[in-house]
Amino acid sequence: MSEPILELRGLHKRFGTAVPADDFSMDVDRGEFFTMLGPSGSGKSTILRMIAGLEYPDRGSIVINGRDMTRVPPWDRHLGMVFQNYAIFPHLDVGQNVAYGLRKTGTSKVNAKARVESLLALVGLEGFGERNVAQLSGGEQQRVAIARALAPNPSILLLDEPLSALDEKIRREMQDELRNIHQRTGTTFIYVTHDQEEALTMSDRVAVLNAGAYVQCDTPKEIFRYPRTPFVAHFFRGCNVLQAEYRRRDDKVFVALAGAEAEVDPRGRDLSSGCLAIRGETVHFGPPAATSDMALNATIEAITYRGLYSNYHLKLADGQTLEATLSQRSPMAVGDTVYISIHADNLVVLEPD
Ligand SMILES: Nc1ncnc2c1ncn2[C@@H]1O[C@H](COP(=O)(O)OP(=O)(O)OP(=O)(O)O)[C@@H](O)[C@H]1O
Repeated sequence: MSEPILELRGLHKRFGTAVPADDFSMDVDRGEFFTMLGPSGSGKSTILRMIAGLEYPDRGSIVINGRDMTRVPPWDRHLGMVFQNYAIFPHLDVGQNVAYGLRKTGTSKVNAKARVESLLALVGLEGFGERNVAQLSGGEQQRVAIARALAPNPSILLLDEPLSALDEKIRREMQDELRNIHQRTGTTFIYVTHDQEEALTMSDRVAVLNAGAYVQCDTPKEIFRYPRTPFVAHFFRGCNVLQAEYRRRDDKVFVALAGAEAEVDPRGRDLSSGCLAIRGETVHFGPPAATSDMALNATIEAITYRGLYSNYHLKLADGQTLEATLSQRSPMAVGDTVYISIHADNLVVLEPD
């Protein structure tokens, strides 16, 4: 296996009472699209800024490409950075903005012109070189910022919520575009966001941060399907966190919920939280397909229409609420008692936060 391109070891940073990095360690592999996901104040930006050299840690080390960079100034780290506010120069045209990124690379004028053109093509702005940046839309301005940051061929591109100022439709297009740019350049991307969908759509791996530490670091599929703690589960829309009871019998683990019981795969997790995660779309209305499924009775308390699907707020026999999603039309109505089942693999054991 190749050595990681970035190694963070025991990073600690304090600002008064805020501790945005608390003994934070993490490796990022070469060529990876790595995302730090967390709520506001969880420390994502500070950790990114420490990688960039815009802040120094109080303790700990930052190794990039096998070299200790902890105290190296930003301009000697060979990293690119893209921020939420586009940070492009209004007095320069598009081409000049991108060429600005080449100024310290010793690129000849002829080569610079060709490089600028290929970067503009890479970000989908072919032929935009002489445009005034003030005439560009927010999404186009951000493409210019990305092209400029990639111009000197940085070993890592750091992106701090670069899409959050854009409207929903453009943001989605840019998510695909960024993933594309990442694949075509092979550059390592480290991305910061508080948007779960953005993290899941683009990343190879996602680290979920809480209070200066990461709670889980996994592939998008793994983290979405098997959140490790209630904090991570709550972060992903549509995931229910329920109080349950775990029982061990003959080397097996069973979960009891609202009078029902099913065997679960504990995935090596600590059972002491007594919390169970169930994603809304994994709730099946009707009898169980297998004897190992969990089967429950519930009452429909409310139905919320959401266009592509509806949310069913179900009250279980123990008084807890389970929110299920259903994409097809159904004759079920508020007040009905329904029989539901959940496949054992969709009963996810949560560790304590
Ligand atoms: N320069 C600073 N001076 C004082 N406190 C700071 C400074 N930078 C960050 N903090 C504090 O550190 C904590 C973490 O901030 P940080 O911006 O890293 O979090 P974040 O997860 O990126 O949040 P957001 O998504 O809101 O940017 C916050 O409580 C913040 O107020």
